[in-house]
Amino acid sequence: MLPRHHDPIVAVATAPGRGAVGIVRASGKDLGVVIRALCGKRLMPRHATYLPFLDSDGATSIDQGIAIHFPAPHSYTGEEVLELQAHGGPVVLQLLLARCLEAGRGIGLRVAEPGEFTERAYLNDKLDLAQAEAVIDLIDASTEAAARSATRSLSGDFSREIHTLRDQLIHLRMLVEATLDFPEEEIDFLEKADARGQLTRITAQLDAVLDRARQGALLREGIKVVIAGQPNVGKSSLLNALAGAELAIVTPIAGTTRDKVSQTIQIQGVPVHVIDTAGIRGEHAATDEVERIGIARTWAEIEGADALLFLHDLTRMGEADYDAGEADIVARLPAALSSGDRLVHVLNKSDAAQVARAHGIALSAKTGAGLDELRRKLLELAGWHASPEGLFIARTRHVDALRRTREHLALADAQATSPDPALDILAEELRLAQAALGEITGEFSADDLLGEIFSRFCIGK
Ligand SMILES: Nc1nc2c(c(=O)[nH]1)N(C=O)[C@@H](CNc1ccc(C(=O)N[C@@H](CCC(=O)O)C(=O)O)cc1)CN2
Ligand SMILES: Nc1nc2c(ncn2[C@@H]2O[C@H](COP(=O)(O)OP(=O)(O)OP(=O)(O)O)[C@@H](O)[C@H]2O)c(=O)[nH]1
Ligand SMILES: [Mg+2]
Repeated sequence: MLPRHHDPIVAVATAPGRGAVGIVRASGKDLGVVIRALCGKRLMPRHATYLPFLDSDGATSIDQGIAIHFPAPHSYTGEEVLELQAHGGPVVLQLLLARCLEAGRGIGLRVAEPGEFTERAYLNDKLDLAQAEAVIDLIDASTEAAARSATRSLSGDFSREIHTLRDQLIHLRMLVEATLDFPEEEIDFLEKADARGQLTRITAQLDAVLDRARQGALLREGIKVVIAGQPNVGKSSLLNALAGAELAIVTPIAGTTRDKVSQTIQIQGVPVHVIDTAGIRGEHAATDEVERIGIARTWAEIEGADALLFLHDLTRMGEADYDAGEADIVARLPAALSSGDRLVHVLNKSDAAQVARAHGIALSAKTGAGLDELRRKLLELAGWHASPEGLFIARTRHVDALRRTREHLALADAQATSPDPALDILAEELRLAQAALGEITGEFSADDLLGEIFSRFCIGK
């Protein structure tokens, strides 16, 4: 452990601002001095005691509240923990925090960094890395489905699946390593133990976990969808229709939207970050400076989109000007978009025109007709095929680790199925597969990764 992991720490654990109740929480060794100073007496372990929180003079109280002492190791962090549950005013909480720091000067008490309580829980084996990540994912969850799957990951569902895979891998590795030690029997031994069968079963299970992790990562991260097209085709109207609120200004004037307007909506619990952009028209047509900058931003948004909704106006198709404008946009679309399946043609204003063109989704931002089909299309494009029940939250980091595990298993399988298998390579690939898997729960993790993960937490968590 790094030296800083030995300092006792303290922070306000509740959200900034005013609230009914606010908590100051300390964790570390030798909190007795802080308890005596603020509570004036010893506290019964893990019992809520109502008492005055004492100021430096030992007589006046800062507040009256509930104190709880969790002796190590039975606490959130696994260290000794003191909780002061006070009235939830920012000033009273700052006074309590300052008083704790003063009383704890002798033991080196300092203010906690973001995520440091949870980092300690991880370092003291109260949570593994995937569970610690689920803590912040639960706090950050923006949809019910995301919150429920974060709770599932926090309670260890995801980690258990990873451990099951790991245990099977270890079993297989032992078999292969043992065979390496008795080269004369090698092929025979592997065959008897059905090493290949084991490898196939592990791979199939890994694929299932990988699929669920991808869905979980989608629930956490969502997708970025950009609405773009010529001016006046109804982009802002579509954003408003999807969001169910008048977010962006809609007028019959071409060039109404100057800057992007973003809103996160949810479709079946999947967060969808929708971005409405300034209408694109050719260099010659965009006369003013503001509009030109707006259009440049539109193109920048298109570059980073998971999906592009290219919006067309059914009432204007066939007009020479309009068709020329469409051709301009098509010519400038990034190749990756126009060739892939991330581009969706949306034909708007179906309420006011005949729908002639077949390819694309016809809808009316005005009446809402066709919106459900668009929502379905977006989920399909995102790769969403699960129902949120039974999912666990996951991150890109987890999906990457599972993918690398998968690659090593494939390389191991290539040896296992070869007529002349190189057992040392087989053994090495299995070792690498286990190491990649171990990154998820933090069995094999570098310090900089931990710093990166915990620094994203809020203070006091
Ligand atoms: N007041 C308060 N509420 C809170 C927290 C907290 O720290 N304080 N939590 C913080 O995020 C969450 C709860 N997490 C906790 C996790 C473990 C333990 C704990 O005491 N664990 C002991 C005993 C377990 C047991 O009795 O089964 C242990 O692990 O040994 C407490 C809270 C949510 N609510
Ligand atoms: N009939 C009909 N009119 C629509 C529909 N959607 C939008 N409109 C109208 O089309 C006009 C332009 O709508 P906006 O949503 O502002 O279009 P935009 O693409 O955001 O325009 P810019 O921001 O200028 O690029 C408005 O008068 C809308 O009322 C639709 O589905 N049907
Ligand atoms: Mg607009």
